Amino acid sequence: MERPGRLLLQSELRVRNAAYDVSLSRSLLIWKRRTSSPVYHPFRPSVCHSVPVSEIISVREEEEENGSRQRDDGSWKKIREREGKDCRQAFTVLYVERCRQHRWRCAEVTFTCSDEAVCQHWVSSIREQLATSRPKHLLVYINPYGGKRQGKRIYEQKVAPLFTQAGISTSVIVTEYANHARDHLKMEAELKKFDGVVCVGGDGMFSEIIHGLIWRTQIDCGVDPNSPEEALSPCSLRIGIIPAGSTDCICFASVGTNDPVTSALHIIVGDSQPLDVCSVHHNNMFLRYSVSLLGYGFYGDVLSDSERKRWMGPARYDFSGLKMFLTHHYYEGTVSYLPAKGIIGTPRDATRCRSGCVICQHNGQLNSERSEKYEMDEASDSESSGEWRTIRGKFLAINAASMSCACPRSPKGLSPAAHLADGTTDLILVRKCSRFNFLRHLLRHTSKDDQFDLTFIEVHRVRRFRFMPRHCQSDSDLELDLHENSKRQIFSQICKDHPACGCAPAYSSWNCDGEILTHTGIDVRVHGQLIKLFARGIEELPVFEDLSNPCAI
Ligand SMILES: CCCCCCCCCCCCC/C=C/[C@@H](O)[C@H](COP(=O)(O)O)NC(=O)CCCCC
Ligand SMILES: Nc1ncnc2c1ncn2[C@@H]1O[C@H](COP(=O)(O)OP(=O)(O)O)[C@@H](O)[C@H]1O
Ligand SMILES: [Ca+2]
Repeated sequence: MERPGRLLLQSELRVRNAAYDVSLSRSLLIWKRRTSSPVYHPFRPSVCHSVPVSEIISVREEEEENGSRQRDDGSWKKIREREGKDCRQAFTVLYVERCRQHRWRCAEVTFTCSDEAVCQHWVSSIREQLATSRPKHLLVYINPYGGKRQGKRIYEQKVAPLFTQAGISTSVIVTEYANHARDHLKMEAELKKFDGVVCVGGDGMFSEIIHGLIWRTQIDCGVDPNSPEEALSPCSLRIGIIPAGSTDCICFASVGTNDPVTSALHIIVGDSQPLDVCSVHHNNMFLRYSVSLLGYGFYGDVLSDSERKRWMGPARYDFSGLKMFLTHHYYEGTVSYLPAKGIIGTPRDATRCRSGCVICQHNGQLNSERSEKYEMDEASDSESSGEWRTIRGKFLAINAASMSCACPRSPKGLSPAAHLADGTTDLILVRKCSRFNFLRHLLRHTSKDDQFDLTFIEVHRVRRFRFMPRHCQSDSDLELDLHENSKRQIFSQICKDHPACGCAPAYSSWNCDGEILTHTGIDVRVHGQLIKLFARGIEELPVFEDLSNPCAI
C-alpha cells in the first residue's frame, strides 16, 4: 500500500457515532478513530481505514430535507437522528472493496460534520482528485445472444447503476446481428465523443470490438491494415469487458474473475492494461486479429463442432470437448516460427503475469525500441539470417496463447506463464500421442502439474509463426511425402466430404478467439501492446499484512 504523501486536507469528522481524524492526500483517503471519542473503548484497538484515491468510485453529498437527508440519487437516508444533533452536513464516499477470488465490490462510508463549508470542501477536493484518467463517456455494445443470453439483463441490473453513480454517461447499442458492433465501430461510431468502448458479451463479441477499433485506428492513421508487414498504430480508446459469454477467457485472464460488477469497477476507476494482438494473414491477405487463443486441431475442432450446438449454451464446449477428445484426430503440417530473442521470460517460468508486470514493461520497452530500429522488415531480415525454425509433423493440437488463456474451465490457462503485454505468443505443439497421454496433458490444465512436462509437447515463445497444412505444401515437399503416405492423403481428401466413412480428415480449422477461420495456412505476427483494456492485470493475493500500511504508522 502507498504512503499518504503530502496532505491536501485534514479534519475531524464523524462516522456513525464516533469521531475520526480524516485526511486526504493525492494518493490516500484515511480515516482513523480518535481515542477521545465518547464510544472509545480502552480494550478495543483504534480503527483505521485507508482507501487509495485511485479506488474511490465517487463521492456524493447527502442533502438535508425535513430533518432527514436525501441522497443525490433521490433515495432517503436518515442521518440526523443517528448521528447526533450537532452533525448537520454529510457526504458519502463510495470505494472499491476487495472480496475473495479477485472480486471487487462497492463499499461506502458516510462522514458528517457540523460545518457546511468544510463538508463541501471535502466533496470538491475528493472530486478534483478523481478527475484524472477516468472515463466520462462510454460507448457500450451488448450482445444479447452470447452465453446464456443474459447480456442485456447483466448490463441493466449490475453495470448501468454503477456507471450512473460514478457520473458516467453512456451510449448503448444492443446488437441486432453478428458483426453489427464491428461494422458500427469501423464506419459509423463518432469515436471522438467517447473515452472508451464497453463490450458486454464473450470472447467472440470482444473480437468484433477489436476488429472494428483496430481497423478504424489504422485507417485514421493512414496505415494499411491488410499488409502483414505494416507496424500497426496502437488504439487510444480503452476497452472494458463485461463478461456475458460462454468462456470469457480474455476477461478472466486480465482481471482474475468473470464478474460483471468487478469489471464495471475497473472501468469506473479508469484502469489501463495494454494487450498484445496477433494479426493473422493467409497469402498476404488479412484474415483476423487474435488476443487469446489461436488453436488448430483439438480447439479448432471443438469450436466447429460446438457452433452447431449453440442451443446448449456454454455446456456445448463440454459436450464437443469430450467428443473431440474421443475422436482423437491428428493433423499433418509444417510449423515455422521466429523465436522471441532478447526478452525476459520463458513459457516454463514459475512467475506469472500479474498487475504491474515487470516482464511486460521490460519486453514492451524492448519491442518499441526494436520497431523504431528495424522499421524495414523484421521478418525477411531474420529469414535471411536464418532465425526461423521449422518443425514438420503430426499434431493433435497447435495452440498459440498470447495470454495465459485462463478461464473457469482452466484457472491457470493453456500457457500459465504467458504475458498479456510482452509482445510474444506461446506456441504450444502437441504431437500425435495416445489418447491416454493426451488426456494427461488436458487434465494438467486443471491441476498444479506442468502441462508442458511431457515428451510429446513442446512450447516456444515466439514473435511470429506460420503454419502450412501438409496438403497445401509445395510440390517438392508433396513429392517427398507422397511415397510415405500417398494412400492416406487420397483418402483423407475424400473423407473431408464424407466423414461417415470413419477416416480422419486432412484439415482442422483454426479457433481464433472463439471464431472459426476459413483458411488453414496462416502467417501470424504479434503486435505488442496494440490495444488497452480497462483492467490492471490479475492482482497478487495478499500473503501477509503490508508493513507500509499507513494505518500502522
Ligand atoms: C478432460 C478434461 C479437459 C479439461 C480441458 C480444459 C482446457 C480448457 C482450456 C480452455 C482454453 C480456452 C481458451 C479460450 C477460448 C475462447 O476464446 C473460446 C471462445 O469463447 P467464448 O466466445 O466466450 O465462447 N472458447 C473456446 O474455444 C472453448 C474451448 C473449450 C475447450 C474444452
Ligand atoms: N445480435 C446478435 N445476433 C447474433 N449473433 C451476434 C449478435 N451480436 C453478436 N453476435 C455474435 O455472437 C457470437 C458469440 O458471441 P459471444 O458474445 O462471444 O458469446 P459466446 O461466448 O457465447 O460465444 C459472436 O460471433 C458475435 O459476433
Ligand atoms: Ca503476450
